[in-house]
Amino acid sequence: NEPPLVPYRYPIIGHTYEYMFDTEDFLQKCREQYGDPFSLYVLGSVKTFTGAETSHEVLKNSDIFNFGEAVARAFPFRDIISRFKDLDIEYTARVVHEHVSNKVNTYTPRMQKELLSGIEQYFGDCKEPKVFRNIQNTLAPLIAKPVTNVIVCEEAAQIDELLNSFTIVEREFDKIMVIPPILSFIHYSLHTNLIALPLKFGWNPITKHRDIFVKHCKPMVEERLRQRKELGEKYVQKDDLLDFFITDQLNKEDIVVDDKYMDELFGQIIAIVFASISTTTKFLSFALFDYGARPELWDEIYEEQLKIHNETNGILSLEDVHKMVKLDCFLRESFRHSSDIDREVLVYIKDSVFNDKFFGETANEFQPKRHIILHANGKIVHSQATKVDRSNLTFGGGKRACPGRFFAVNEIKMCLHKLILRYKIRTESGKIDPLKRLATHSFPPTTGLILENRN
Ligand code: HEM
Repeated sequence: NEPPLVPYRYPIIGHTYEYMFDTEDFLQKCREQYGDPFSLYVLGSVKTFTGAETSHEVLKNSDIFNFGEAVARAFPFRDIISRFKDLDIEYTARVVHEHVSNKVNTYTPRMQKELLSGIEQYFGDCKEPKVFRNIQNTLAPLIAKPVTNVIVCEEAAQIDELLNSFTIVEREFDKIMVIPPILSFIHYSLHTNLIALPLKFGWNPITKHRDIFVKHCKPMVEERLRQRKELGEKYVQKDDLLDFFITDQLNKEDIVVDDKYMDELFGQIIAIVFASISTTTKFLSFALFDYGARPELWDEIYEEQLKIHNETNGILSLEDVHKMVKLDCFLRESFRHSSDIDREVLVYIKDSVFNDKFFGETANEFQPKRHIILHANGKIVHSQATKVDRSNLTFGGGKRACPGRFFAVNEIKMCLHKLILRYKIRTESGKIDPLKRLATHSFPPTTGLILENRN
């Protein structure tokens, strides 16, 4: 019952070359000739690719096809974090689901305040058209502000050194990833063990970020514990993850704010930083490029934002964000167009999100309106950007689907809303700039994006 293995010419190398350097066309050809699923021999092992027909089976059975395990096979993520805390991803997912995404309503005013101050700080007035050549770098600290406000606390989001640390910490991984995966031709674990070797000797690429975290957050933890002691029963738990983690720990045992405790707190919070900041930044960058290159969408989307802005006097609630239906459809379409080609397990994502079966003949076009559905009884509904289904794999699927997606989409929409209201946004080239591909992964273009004040 094995899926067909696409024939290859050179032993050991197998399909590695075509897969790495001609990914998109090569996978499409294999899919057309060998159906769904098919297998390739890449970097020394047979990898199966599931398409539109079979991917949901993989996502549904997340116990067998575990995303975390797949990441761990390619990258010593757990070794890096476990120096501080043994990561329990199911616990982290539950915390994000219950104490971040489920409380977006409470967080929305704070997130909005942070976004507005970030837009002022990182984009400024733009009275004259201003070109941003690496939009991802500009957006990363802007996105980090509301995230830090929620996953640490409001005070932490005002500290530039901490924000900067959360913004760049993931880049430390580049130091490990420079080693080419040659040993994987023998066995994947040889490569993973090689790149994890320095960690075994005590080196850790994120130690200096732990020191920054402790420097700023230790006094905050101590102050919160002091307030609890002083107020006793009258202490009202604050709405942020710092207070949640403190309460959770106090329910088990007393807290001594020593190195061990601060290490554990850092490990817990940095895991959420890794899951949240670069992902959200990347997809907001894609959305801005998608918007800036399509003048035919500008008026409709701007008018929706202006109407909501006028109705709310500029102070958004979660309900107002839900009213941004055109923006939401635009975002869902942007997610579709910016999706990776596959991901380790290996779901051939593009086969699903561009499939005629779901999107008809216009599958390759950028059409936000496709997500608005008119039912026979006249009712109009729209497929939300947060909805995971067979045609939207941006947030994975099944019971391990991204628990932070409600928070992320809320943040992206509010940010787009504020940016579109304040600036005219267009690509410098005046065209649709192709997104960058590195093997099967997609990244926003690094070409220019022009912002110009509307007044
Ligand atoms: C646009 C932004 C984001 C994207 C595209 C994204 C995407 C993903 C994907 C593809 C997965 C794997 C799902 C699966 O296995 O099927 C995932 C897991 C996860 N994400 Fe997100 N994510 C985003 C934002 C966030 C944010 C803001 C948070 C936290 C505040 C977060 C927290 C997590 C956690 C904790 C997991 C692990 C879930 C588990 O293994 O059960 N993500 N995310």
